[in-house]
Amino acid sequence: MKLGYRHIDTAVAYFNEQEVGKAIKDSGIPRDQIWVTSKLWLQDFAYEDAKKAIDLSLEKLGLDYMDLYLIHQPYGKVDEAWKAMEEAQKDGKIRSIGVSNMTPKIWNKFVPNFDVMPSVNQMQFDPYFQQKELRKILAENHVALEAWGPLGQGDKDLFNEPVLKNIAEKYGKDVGQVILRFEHQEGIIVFPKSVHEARIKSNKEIFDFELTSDEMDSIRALDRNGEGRHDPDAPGIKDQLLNAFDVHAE
Ligand SMILES: NC(=O)C1=CN([C@@H]2O[C@H](COP(=O)(O)OP(=O)(O)OC[C@H]3O[C@@H](n4cnc5c(N)ncnc54)[C@H](OP(=O)(O)O)[C@@H]3O)[C@@H](O)[C@H]2O)C=CC1
Ligand SMILES: O=C(O)C(=O)[C@@H](O)[C@H](O)C(=O)CO
Repeated sequence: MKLGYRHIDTAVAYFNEQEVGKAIKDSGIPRDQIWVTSKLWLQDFAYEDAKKAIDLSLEKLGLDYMDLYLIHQPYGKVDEAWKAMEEAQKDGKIRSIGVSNMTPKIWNKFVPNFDVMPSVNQMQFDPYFQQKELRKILAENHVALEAWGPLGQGDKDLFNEPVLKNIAEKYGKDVGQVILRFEHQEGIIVFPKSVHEARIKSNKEIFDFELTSDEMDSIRALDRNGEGRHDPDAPGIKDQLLNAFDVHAE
């Protein structure tokens, strides 16, 4: 936060809400200048469980409200979880409610039943996975796309991509900055992750150059339509995720 970041993306399944809350408090930055997102995990989607989980997230974060709260993985009792989130929003516990990992197929299964339209869908997105079909649906519904994995989670092929390297050289930038600038110009919300101070710093230095429309088109042409990326429609995915993250084991 001392390097200027104000957008925090956490989740029950990251097991770090308490530490995030402490960092926010210790930073001394006014609450209204920080954006805090957390996410409800699969085990807590039943209506009463979801209500308790929202209160527990607030308690762990040490906050009166969260800016954004998401259905982390869209399987099972999504409708019940959403109802609890709509109510928490009415009660002022959450400013905006949204979803994550909703492909067009999953979106069409659940969202038509919601009373409140999600404000965002947080999806994997990078130059190799540009979510073209999903983005049409989101645009029609005025829903923002947040990118998880905006740097392709460090994908080496992506960082060695000649198109990106040539653009980076032209502007005296690195490939990470070109990717993030591309996403920003596409209107996508990004929050890249790094544990290295130099990268944390460079990843936010993207506001002093602008890609031309030809450069934007050349990056758009890199799309591989999900190849090698996480597939939320894959059979058995719910059980895999439940096995990977047991949020009640703490
Ligand atoms: N809703 C969901 O299901 C999901 C949400 N998320 C959220 O999205 C956030 C970002 O996504 P994440 O999965 O971390 O992926 P990112 O695309 O942000 O990539 C992070 C990886 O890229 C490396 N990296 C960062 N900056 C650079 C750079 N400038 N040059 C080269 N490599 C770099 C990092 O390594 P190093 O740290 O060593 O620098 C790390 O290995 C997460 O922190 C999480 O909050 C993530 C996954 C799923
Ligand atoms: O990191 C996250 O937020 C997740 O939800 C992960 O489970 C992620 O979706 C994943 O591991 C996909 O392979």
